[in-house]
Amino acid sequence: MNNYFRIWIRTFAKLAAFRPRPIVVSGPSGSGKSTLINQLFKEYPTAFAFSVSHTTRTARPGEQNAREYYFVPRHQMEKMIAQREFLEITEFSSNLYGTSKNAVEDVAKTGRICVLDVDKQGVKSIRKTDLHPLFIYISPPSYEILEQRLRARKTDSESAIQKRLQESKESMEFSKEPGVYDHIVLNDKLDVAYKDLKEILHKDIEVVLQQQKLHNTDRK
Ligand SMILES: Nc1ncnc2c1ncn2[C@@H]1O[C@H](COP(=O)(O)OP(=O)(O)OP(=O)(O)O)[C@@H](O)[C@H]1O
Repeated sequence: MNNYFRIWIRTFAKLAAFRPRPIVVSGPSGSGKSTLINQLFKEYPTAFAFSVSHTTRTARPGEQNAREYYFVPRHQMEKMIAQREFLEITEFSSNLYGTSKNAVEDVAKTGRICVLDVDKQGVKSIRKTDLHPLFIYISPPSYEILEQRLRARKTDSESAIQKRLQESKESMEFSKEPGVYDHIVLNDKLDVAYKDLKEILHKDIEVVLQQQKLHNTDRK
């Protein structure tokens, strides 16, 4: 084997083994998680990706298996749960939803940072796994402003807003527990919050973009 070929194999092996650290973004409903994540995706279209979750609910028109979700029957999902294949699971409207370890690994294999948008229970579950992501909490400036934002969003019924507000209190209390989150981003002014979030992820983004550049150069 000549030297050039050996170096090429070593570089390829390094790139193939590169797995960016996933990030968990959590916070009360209406705190601005989607808004901030969407900005990240827009500014760095190749750096981030969502994993595809599993669900027992039936696909809606236009939804495709393995794109929006892996649509699986309940008995299959229960078997996967028993085999500890999920990082976190949740039940909503009598349907199970879960993030599988494989789905997150699939994103990491592509060299992108997997973004997990989960609630307090999800954070608790993921903390018990060996995933070791970066845990980021998006905090609203106050309960009152959170309520205003939820109302202004006009996506929820009054009862849904009340439920979200109730859960937000628990979420905010939980965020104060030591060692739960690595970073707390205060989402008061959106541009400031986004700058803070980017600062936290700066090194991770840089490494991912650098690896992608290397990979692309390597393929040329
Ligand atoms: N800094 C901000 N200032 C004013 N409005 C904001 C700010 N951040 C987000 N919003 C608005 O607040 C509303 C809630 O934000 P968003 O939908 O991103 O929250 P979320 O945390 O993703 O909620 P959910 O968990 O319910 O999906 C949206 O209408 C959004 O445009």
